[in-house]
Amino acid sequence: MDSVHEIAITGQNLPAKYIYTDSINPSQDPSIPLPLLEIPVIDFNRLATPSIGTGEELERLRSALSSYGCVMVTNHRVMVTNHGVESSLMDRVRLVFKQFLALPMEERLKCQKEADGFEGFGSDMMVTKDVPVVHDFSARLRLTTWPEDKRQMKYWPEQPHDFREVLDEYSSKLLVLHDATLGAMARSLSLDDDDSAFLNAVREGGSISARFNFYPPCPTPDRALGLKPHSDGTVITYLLQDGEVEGLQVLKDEQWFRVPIVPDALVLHVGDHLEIMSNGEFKSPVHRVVLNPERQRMSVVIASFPEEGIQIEPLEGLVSGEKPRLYRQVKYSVVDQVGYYWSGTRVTDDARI
Ligand SMILES: O=C(O)CCC(=O)C(=O)O
Ligand SMILES: [Fe+2]
Repeated sequence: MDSVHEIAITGQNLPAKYIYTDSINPSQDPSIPLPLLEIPVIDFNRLATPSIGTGEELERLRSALSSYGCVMVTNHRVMVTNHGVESSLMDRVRLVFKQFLALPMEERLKCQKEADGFEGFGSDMMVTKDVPVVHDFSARLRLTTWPEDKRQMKYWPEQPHDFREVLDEYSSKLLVLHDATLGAMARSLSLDDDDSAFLNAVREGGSISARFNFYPPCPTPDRALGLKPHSDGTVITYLLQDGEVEGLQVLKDEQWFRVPIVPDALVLHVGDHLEIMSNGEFKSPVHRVVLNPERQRMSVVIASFPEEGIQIEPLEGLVSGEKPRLYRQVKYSVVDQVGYYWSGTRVTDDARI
């Protein structure tokens, strides 16, 4: 049984496990809305087409990822380079998830996650069962999309009838964009001779998965969170936001900022493992999701992960006399990542020299 969804449907009071005893914005006046983040926009066409000023756009990318850790990739620019993720496809992705959420409980339960598993629909696995932590008021449908032979089709919804087809199309478009982005990121750090420096970490034994996040309306939004503050334990994360309901916030210079809704843009986050591989040149942003008292919200994430058990460390080309190595080698492990999340810590802190 998915308890978050049940609570939302029956409208019962929020159980104590979701409630923060202090307001989630203790140092801020809740009547004053947080400022909007002026998130840098990257022209993907320029990044991918050397003849039209790649250098300048690469520098914009580098500088945005080192100060913000996130950028927006706008749709129409992406389309020009045939990495096309059309707005109509983004709308279909949002729609099939909304339709999935509206299905009768028995139908949704067909994709239910097992208690100690990763894939499927439900609340995330907890590793530290004995430690009292506040739970997230959200549920997720998590599905591996790449490599295709790792897909666990039993968790892929059969309803709505086009769910699988839409996710297949969206994830293959995002795979192209993902690879192109990692190549551009390597070039922006002058790793010219090896465009695939970052990509290798994912392509050799790594994986890509989709997370469909669902946040029900919450009667006490100042006492609960959709997702607690975290940085992503990924290589990179692409986020398709709800087209109407805001909720994502990013921490910058110790202040929370709201991420604006730009319906046809994707938000790209640097993941912790990319921060380590880039020797801290790119920063993995801390973010959280706040809830809305009246409206539900959803988001769809496509994220890439290193191979289980692989050692992650700064790329050789990024360590020098002027730029000493900032992180030791760390072994990538899914279970460790879940542990970091629940304990509110980060692999980057553990790895820091
Ligand atoms: O829902 C969102 O906007 C953010 C989701 C997120 O941070 C995540 O899935 O890691
Ligand atoms: Fe995240």
